[in-house]
Amino acid sequence: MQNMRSDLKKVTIIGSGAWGSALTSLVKTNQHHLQVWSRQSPYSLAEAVADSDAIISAVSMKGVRVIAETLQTVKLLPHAVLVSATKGLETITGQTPSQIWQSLIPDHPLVVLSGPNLSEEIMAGKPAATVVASKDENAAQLIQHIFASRNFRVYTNSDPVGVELGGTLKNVIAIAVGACDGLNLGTNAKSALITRSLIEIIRVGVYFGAQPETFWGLSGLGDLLATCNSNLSRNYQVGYAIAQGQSLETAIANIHGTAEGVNTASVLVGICDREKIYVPVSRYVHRLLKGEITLQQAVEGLMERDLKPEN
Ligand SMILES: NC(=O)C1=CN([C@@H]2O[C@H](COP(=O)(O)OP(=O)(O)OC[C@H]3O[C@@H](n4cnc5c(N)ncnc54)[C@H](O)[C@@H]3O)[C@@H](O)[C@H]2O)C=CC1
Ligand SMILES: O=C(CO)COP(=O)(O)O
Repeated sequence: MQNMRSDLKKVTIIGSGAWGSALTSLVKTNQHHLQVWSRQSPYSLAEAVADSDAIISAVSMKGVRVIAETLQTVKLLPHAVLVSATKGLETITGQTPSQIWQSLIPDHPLVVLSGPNLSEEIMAGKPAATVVASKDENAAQLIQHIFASRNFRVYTNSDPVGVELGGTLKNVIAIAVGACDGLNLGTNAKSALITRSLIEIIRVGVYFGAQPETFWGLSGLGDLLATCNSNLSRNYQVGYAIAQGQSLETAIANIHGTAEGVNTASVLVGICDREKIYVPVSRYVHRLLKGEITLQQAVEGLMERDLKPEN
């Protein structure tokens, strides 16, 4: 992948957890001028983003609004592009990270970065692909070139909400699939669970205004497959641990980093109750996590629903 020296940009990455660190290593590969900011940094966020061409937020969902509100008060370069790499839904508002960024900082182009990107594999230099989505094509192309390298193939897309929701909603499904594997229910069950879950992800996506076809791509089906097939996924690990008899609290305490699917399940079910969107798998995950039902009851409940056409 050619990366002309005149294209070198000043990039700031906010967040130095698992994903922020992996994104940092990708930006370093291309030798851009890089600044990383986390709450432990000895300098302010304002200093970290001064003169930045691209500001990439890789904080967990609970940090998104506070970071966006801080950046709202900071002077950014007029052309600075904001990139959201978070996969979650806000508890109170039900908003996606990009909706929060857009509402608080509307004057800057916004790009969503999402795809099948398990951070440990990226840190190990293994090949991967991702999607950068924006309503602003130039902004998406800028971010594409900042990240693209021999081991990281980056596609542009014009459906940011669809790309973002693929990454967000699959976290809930990964908990279900982790539990399915933890119970050793077999490949038929797992395939049915993943496939039917994609249909429910699309139903939610359409409500948010996403294009259904986006969910067949890397950020939808791609990320669903990656997360549901890897014990590197923290969400999968939570489901697997519950199937092994651990409490949710113990499962969360034992994983490294954030399993966004736990909170996403609760926010999602709230939205789907209000909007009457049928999401049986996510709903059973939510009830399981709340302790309302056992895993065995969740399996039975999913299998014993009324018979219906596939589509
Ligand atoms: N780890 C992975 O493989 C991937 C993770 N993601 C997404 O990226 C996001 C972050 O995930 P990880 O880095 O894995 O989690 P993590 O738990 O390792 O790191 C979270 C980061 O967010 C920061 N943070 C949280 N609240 C904050 C606040 N109020 N102010 C400032 N910083 C705050 C933490 O300090 C930490 O740096 C999640 O939404 C996750 O779904 C997306 C793709 C891959
Ligand atoms: O989003 C991810 C891979 O694309 C990471 O998944 P987990 O958050 O479940 O580890």
